[in-house]
Amino acid sequence: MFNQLLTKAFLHPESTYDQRWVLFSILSGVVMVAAVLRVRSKSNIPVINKYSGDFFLKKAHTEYLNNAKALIAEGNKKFDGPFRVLTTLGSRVILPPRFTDWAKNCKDLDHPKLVADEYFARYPGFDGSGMVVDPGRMMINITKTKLSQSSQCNIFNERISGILEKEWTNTQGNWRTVDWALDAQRYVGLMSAPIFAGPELANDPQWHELTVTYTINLFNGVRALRAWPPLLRPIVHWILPECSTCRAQVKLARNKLKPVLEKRAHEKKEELAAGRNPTIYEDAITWSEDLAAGRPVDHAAMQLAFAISAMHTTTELLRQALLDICAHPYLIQPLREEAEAAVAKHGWTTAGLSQMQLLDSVVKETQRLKPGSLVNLERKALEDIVMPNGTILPKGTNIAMDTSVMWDPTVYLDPETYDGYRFYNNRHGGGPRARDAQLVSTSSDFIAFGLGKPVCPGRFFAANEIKVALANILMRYDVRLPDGAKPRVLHYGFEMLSDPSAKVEVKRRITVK
Ligand code: HEM
Repeated sequence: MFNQLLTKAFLHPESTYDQRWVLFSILSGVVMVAAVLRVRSKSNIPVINKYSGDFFLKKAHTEYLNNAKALIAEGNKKFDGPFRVLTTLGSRVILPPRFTDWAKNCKDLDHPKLVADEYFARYPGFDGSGMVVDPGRMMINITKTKLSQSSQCNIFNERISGILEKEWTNTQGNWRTVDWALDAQRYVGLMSAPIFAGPELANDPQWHELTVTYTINLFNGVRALRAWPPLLRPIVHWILPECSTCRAQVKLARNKLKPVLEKRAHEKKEELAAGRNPTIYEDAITWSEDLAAGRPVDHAAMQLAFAISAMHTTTELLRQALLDICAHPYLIQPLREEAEAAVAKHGWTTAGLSQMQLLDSVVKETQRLKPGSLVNLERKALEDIVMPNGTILPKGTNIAMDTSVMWDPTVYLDPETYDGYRFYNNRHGGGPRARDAQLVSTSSDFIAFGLGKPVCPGRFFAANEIKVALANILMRYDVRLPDGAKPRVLHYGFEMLSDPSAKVEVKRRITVK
């Protein structure tokens, strides 16, 4: 009967939008209660934010959004094992850090399956996520094999130096305030654009806007869709404005890419006809075509996959790293000298960047204290799994690892204190910590880039991009925080966000090499 009502409401031409919403609300209420009851009876893993009378999880969600860090700490203290947090993106079983190595090696815990299911990778508009988890792994393969080339460091340098000269000033003068939170986001987009989308779109403002806003829109879409019971999602996504925005962005991506693909195909035909070698483009469009070897490629989904993987994550780390440097000004001169020496010897290459070891340490220390999320290694149980302590993770359970190991005093000395030299000293200390002291190193004590099979393949690219941007800034400008400014890290659920209103003051240096 519900089905009939639903179909009628949608297909009847006289049904108004409001009527449909009323019907949906009633139906969803019923299904939501059923879903809540199901979650509660599904397993015996204790829930940390369960409150009596909180039938619609309002308090649970408020606590999650405002106090996730405290909830995790409480869960670790209260239960000697996994516990469940009810989040606005569904329920997550949080595993304490001592299970990290076990989770890394457990074959029945799967990352792509979680992304596909929980982030709606199969829905139209969410095509970017769909491409990341595509079993063909084309996007992952391109990231692994084509990104992080030495020549790309030079592209980063040309882009960022040009932008800074134009936007932050190329002449000496007084200190000026720049909107760093906004600039960092734009600069990451502009630095990556030639490598992902090629020269035709690299300076297109609409393309740029699309790639930097798609991730946020996608998450808004996920959040909006999550608020609806699973049974209704395949229908309701067509009318949710947040999902419509994602579909519109995918359409825009297709429209923007179409003339580029046509132009390149035409160009190639003409060059071959004239007996010349076709122009070789070094970007993700070409690499996708090469890898596909004649099979069709969804270029829009591919570009949006890069956007969701690379933009927000890299921006967040770059943003916070400069704020941390400004908050610890004693680092500026040694960082500058290190960068100048490395560039003088090796130019803007991977060899040059590998010489910037203090910078590497500084960025890693930022990431230790502010990883993107309080939890990581998100996985779905493909089967019923028995954990080493005997806890059963029923098939379909979504788990994530608590990242608090990164500020555990038994692992990191004086863990709450920012120490820009921490990983530099580890690297040169010769002890067991030297092995995982680099920004791109991962271990069970440092899981900001994940761990195991789905460990982030883009971390080398991100590290290069961030180091080129910071080295350029420090070589060209004096930087400081505005008087009295203390940018805060914002917590929103599991997310840890760099202060979105942060400003920095910059002044052009006398000597720029
Ligand atoms: C500071 C920047 C970045 C951070 C913090 C970051 C973080 C992560 C994390 C935590 C994961 C999940 C790993 C796991 O669950 O074990 C991941 C996966 C992934 N990242 Fe990154 N990432 C960053 C930049 C990038 C960039 C620039 C790219 C591509 C250009 C990229 C591409 C990917 C891909 C394709 C995956 C999925 C891998 C798979 O499923 O096998 N990431 N990243």
